[in-house]
Amino acid sequence: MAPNPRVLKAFRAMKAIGINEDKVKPVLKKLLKLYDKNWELIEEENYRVLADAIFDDDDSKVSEEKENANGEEFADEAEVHDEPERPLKRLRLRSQEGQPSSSLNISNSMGDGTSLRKPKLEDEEIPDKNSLQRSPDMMKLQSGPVSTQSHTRNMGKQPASPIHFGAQGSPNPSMDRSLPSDLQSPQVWHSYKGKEPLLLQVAPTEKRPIVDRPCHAVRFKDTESVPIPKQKVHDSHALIKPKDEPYTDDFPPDDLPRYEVPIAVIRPAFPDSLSKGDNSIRSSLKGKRNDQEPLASNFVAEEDRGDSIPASSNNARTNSELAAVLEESPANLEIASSSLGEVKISLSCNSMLGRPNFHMPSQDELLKSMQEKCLRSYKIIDPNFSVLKMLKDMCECFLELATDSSHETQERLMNVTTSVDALKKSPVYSALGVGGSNCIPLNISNSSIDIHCFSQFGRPQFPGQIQPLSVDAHCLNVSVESNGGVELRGPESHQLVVVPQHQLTPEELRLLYDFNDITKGEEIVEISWLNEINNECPPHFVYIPHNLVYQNAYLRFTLSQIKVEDCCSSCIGDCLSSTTVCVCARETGHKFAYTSEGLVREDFLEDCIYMTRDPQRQCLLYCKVCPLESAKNDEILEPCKGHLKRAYIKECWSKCACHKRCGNRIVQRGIRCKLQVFFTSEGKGWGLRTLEKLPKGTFVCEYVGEILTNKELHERNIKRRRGINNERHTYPVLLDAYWCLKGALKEEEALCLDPTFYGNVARFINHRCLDANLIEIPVKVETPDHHYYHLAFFTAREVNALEELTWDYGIDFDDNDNPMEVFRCLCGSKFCRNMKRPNRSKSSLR
Ligand SMILES: C[S@@+](CC[C@H](N)C(=O)[O-])C[C@H]1O[C@@H](n2cnc3c(N)ncnc32)[C@H](O)[C@@H]1O
Repeated sequence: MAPNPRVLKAFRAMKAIGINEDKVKPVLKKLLKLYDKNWELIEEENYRVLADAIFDDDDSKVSEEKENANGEEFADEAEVHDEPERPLKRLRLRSQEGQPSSSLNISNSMGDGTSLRKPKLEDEEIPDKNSLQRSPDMMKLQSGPVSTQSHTRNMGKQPASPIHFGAQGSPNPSMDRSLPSDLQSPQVWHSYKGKEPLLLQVAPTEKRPIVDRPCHAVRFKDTESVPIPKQKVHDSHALIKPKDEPYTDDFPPDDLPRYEVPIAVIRPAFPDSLSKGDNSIRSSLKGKRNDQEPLASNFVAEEDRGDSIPASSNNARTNSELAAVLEESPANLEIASSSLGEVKISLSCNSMLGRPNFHMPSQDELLKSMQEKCLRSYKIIDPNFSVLKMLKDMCECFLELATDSSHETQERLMNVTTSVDALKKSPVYSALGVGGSNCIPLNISNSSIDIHCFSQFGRPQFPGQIQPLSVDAHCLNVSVESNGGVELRGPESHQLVVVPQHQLTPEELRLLYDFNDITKGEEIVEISWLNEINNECPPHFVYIPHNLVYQNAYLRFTLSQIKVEDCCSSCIGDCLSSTTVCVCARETGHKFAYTSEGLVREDFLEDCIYMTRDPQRQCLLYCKVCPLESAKNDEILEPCKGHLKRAYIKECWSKCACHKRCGNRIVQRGIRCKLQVFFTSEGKGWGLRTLEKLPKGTFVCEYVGEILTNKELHERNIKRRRGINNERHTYPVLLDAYWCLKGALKEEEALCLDPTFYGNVARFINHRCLDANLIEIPVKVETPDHHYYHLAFFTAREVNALEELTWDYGIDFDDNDNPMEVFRCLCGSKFCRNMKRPNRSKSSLR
């Protein structure tokens, strides 16, 4: 008899995914019997049911073997394996197969001595070696569009849970389709238990990498047997513990994962079919849950409050919960907890897939490396920082959110509808930039705004009763109390920023938003700000990474002006490694000012330091008509008081033929060190510090501001004096290194820099008399013109991490005619020029 073409087709389909006929045959037979020869069910979605059943068969055999090996005590259960197993159990196991090497599973018992009780395991769910060795094709088979389909219906709504469920995808419209129509009644559901078609699709044409799926290779087990909310069956990510599988108290052998499958899964919503249309299924499923329904379900129900079954909040926290933050590839984050306080964080990262050199690092290795990374890259400055603690904090935070605040959360949620509109009308809304889809303001009344995200692993600390409510992967944690007080935490969770207890202005809010990077992305590095002293925010200014002309200043940057002898037009690559010294080093004694490590050469640096600090070696040059004096507009023109002659650096630039990364281009490449703007404790206001150790001669930053003529600055200063006098001023600098050379300067050629309104981080560098750790060196980049140059700060000595960076403003504290505001110096230096004159008139000091 000719073979049934449907059978042949089934064989072919299975062969295409690496399953041979021998395996297919018996399973197909069973299925045909079970489905009463309803081929359509078997053929649906490219024989997915068949493929699943084959996997099940494999699993059962392995379990059977194991059980047989375990002796007779499991004999009764062995019969169970004759039945095709529940697809969901398979799914769970497969998730493990695909991901063991690429997922980090960390329980709350993270070796910190305060370990939580170990969850117990189901022996029969421990993944076996065979199941971990499926063919790549089989693994791909499991990688249908599951992760992109699930549970994201609520994206348009605010999630009720503090965890962001699902970062992408759409509602699963195939949900109904994925169930045979007769399976959609609760009764039939049970008769078909184990046959619920998975949402995974056997689609050889769409072989997404297996890690597209979130990892569920986690098992939580409570001491009690906890039934699983059946509605989760419909979620492609759902991992459901079969209700009749008993727990044991056995711990897994050391070489096996401690957790295998969560006993419950929180999902943000039912699929459409369940949440809206088909309440019968939902009700019946709900009915299958016992009173110990996990809180997870409550979240679900709360979100769908309007149109579906109300949640039962009783007993809400008696069971385990799993919240999954299923982010876009490449990483999926899952967080689970049990009523016993066990919390599990699981991060699946697919970026290592396909790397031939992949190996499993040890946990110690991983934590150490991560710790170093945090300290180095994330500017975490707490020496006691530990990754374990960070993760533990995250677990605690999760528990807190999921327990204490849940009711409050729901209540707040109810207020959102009315208050969001109010917020949208407020300038604060736009100032915060929360209008985008990422940030969800959740409670706005009496100037109270909660914005929260879980992008950081720190434990957010919120003042008063404020609890974080919504999730956004990109926003900062900003929590504004109804009294206007704000606490704000970023990725460095220990970095508490205390902000004013008054109604925040849009500027302040904007600053809060930028606390992680005061440069707003203008620099290559991020520069955070931190106030651990009081409620003050940094002053408002516009961050600019390069000087900008205000109005009348005259800068000549023409290419024709740069003569051949002023640039190295015949150099190649890195001038520093060339055997001949190029013309750009001419002005520094035919030696480059920089070393190959990018530091200022020691002898050159020393010269600069001495020229600035040592009065004996200082060389003052005097103008015939001093622009500084002229700008004073006094009746009688005072003679020039002298300008310091300084050494300067000439960097290679665009007209040079060398490489952009030539070692003689340091300042023009911008800030590279890890800096932080912080509020000083000595009363100097804001200051700048380094977060890392800086060797002597390191370029820190340039003094950037508006380029003004001297006259313009003078006019500004007059206005400033008329204004509020008790505010801290920035300290404009004169670009006067070469004034002497040409005698009288034209007004537009005498330049200075004012960083008050437009500037960079250098505007926060405080003054220190004489022994400051920074030295300013004029650096010529674009122009050989002597009137304009960059004022660059280099370390005058090795500077330790967290040390404040200071420079000597060169203030003469006795000069009452000083065009700049004089302040009472609090530099603390033993050489303080202000300290030596305690009798100085108070009126001249601020
Ligand atoms: C360039 S700004 C530095 C940043 C400033 N601390 C702030 O909070 O914005 C200069 C101002 O800082 C303050 N300042 C700088 N160095 C100081 C010192 N050694 N003692 C006291 N105040 C100082 C003075 O108010 C000065 O006008």
